[in-house]
Amino acid sequence: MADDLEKGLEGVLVAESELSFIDGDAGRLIYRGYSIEDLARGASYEEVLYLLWHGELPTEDELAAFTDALEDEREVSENVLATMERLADADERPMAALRTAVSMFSASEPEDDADPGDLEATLRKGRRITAKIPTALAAFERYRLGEEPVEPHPELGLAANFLYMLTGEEPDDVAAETFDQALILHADHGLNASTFTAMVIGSTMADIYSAVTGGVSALSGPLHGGANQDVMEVLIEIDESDLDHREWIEQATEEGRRIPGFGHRVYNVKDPRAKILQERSEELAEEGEGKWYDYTTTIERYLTEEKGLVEKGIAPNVDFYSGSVYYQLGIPIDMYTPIFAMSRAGGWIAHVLEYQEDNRLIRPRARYTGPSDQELVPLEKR
Ligand SMILES: CC(=O)SCCNC(=O)CCNC(=O)[C@H](O)C(C)(C)COP(=O)(O)OP(=O)(O)OC[C@H]1O[C@@H](n2cnc3c(N)ncnc32)[C@H](O)[C@@H]1OP(=O)(O)O
Ligand SMILES: O=C([O-])CC(=O)C(=O)O
Repeated sequence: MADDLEKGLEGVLVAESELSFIDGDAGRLIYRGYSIEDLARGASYEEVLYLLWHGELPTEDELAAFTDALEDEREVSENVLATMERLADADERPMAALRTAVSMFSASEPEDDADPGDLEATLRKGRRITAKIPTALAAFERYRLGEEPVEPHPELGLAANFLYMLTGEEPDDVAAETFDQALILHADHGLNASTFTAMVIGSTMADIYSAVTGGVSALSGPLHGGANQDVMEVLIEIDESDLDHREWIEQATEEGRRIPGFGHRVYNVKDPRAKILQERSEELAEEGEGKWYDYTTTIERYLTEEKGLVEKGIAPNVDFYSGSVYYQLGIPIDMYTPIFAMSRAGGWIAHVLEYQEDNRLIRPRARYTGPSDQELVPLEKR
């Protein structure tokens, strides 16, 4: 048994997967062989979900049936709505509300009795979770605003329907397409921390609700999905600062601040998803406020070209440009990480299913560094 310690499991191979591949030196990402650029420009989030879950892109008929099945599962129970309302009243964070909602969805699961090894049933459960997440999240936001939830729109796809349920207004084409693209870009990414969390839970043959709840929990941290919210908070800090954005980043670097949205365990160059989101951010800036795009590009240029971070393998990751895209779409800042989860649920479910097809309990070990041969002193004598 090898005794090498790989802190953070860096580079440790633990599974085989056909789902996504990352070339961290070339800045390339594929889902089942399709480049992320082609998928973002030529497919919808529903097509990508189908690809991840069923192994190939759907035909028109398959997509229509799949979309209908997702639409049929959008409603959430009265209990979930009541809980969203109570959590909104209690000023809970949306990511925590989502964690609670996913866990609660199982209470109305019609196939609750299915055998854990029945992967077809797991896939249907996963579809229900994916369809319901936007509804629960949007309801939470409506309650926070003191408004009633908006019923799902039967004519709109998952991305546009989420924006509709959030605001009560049908999004324009630019907003709907940009948001759909953002969902595609976030759907899967190898064995990132939240996917691995979901897989570990799935490897015990626990149900998919538990696995997705665990995925949401792992994604929430600032080293992972939580960074997209942190990036926008940094941009707002710059905006409110007396310094101009160039001076701000110089000072932040001198103070040794770690800038969110930079650095990645796998990429040594700019994340290909960040490039696509940067393009979207630039387009939105041309129509609206240009300053957010200016701030991000100034930070990127300063850190990469002047501070040479790229030479150290530290470049913008997916979270660096998503924040300013969502901000320009009018989405509340603390919804950014839940939106990431809304998309990544598709990847978590795909990985759990793939792993369970040839399941083996995930159980690594730690090198014990504690004392040995301790003598137990009775409580009253300690
Ligand atoms: C969707 C996602 O999860 S993408 C990642 C989202 N998270 C962020 O953007 C948060 C900011 N980034 C980070 O904290 C890290 O880059 C992580 C957590 C993403 C990757 O972490 P790891 O692979 O463990 O790298 P680690 O934290 O050990 O950093 C390696 C080196 O890069 C430096 N580094 C990493 N990220 C940054 C950053 N954002 N700014 C400045 N320096 C950085 C570290 O200081 C360290 O330098 P050193 O070797 O001189 O000490
Ligand atoms: O792959 C990772 O470690 C983090 C990431 O970019 C993602 O999950 O999308």
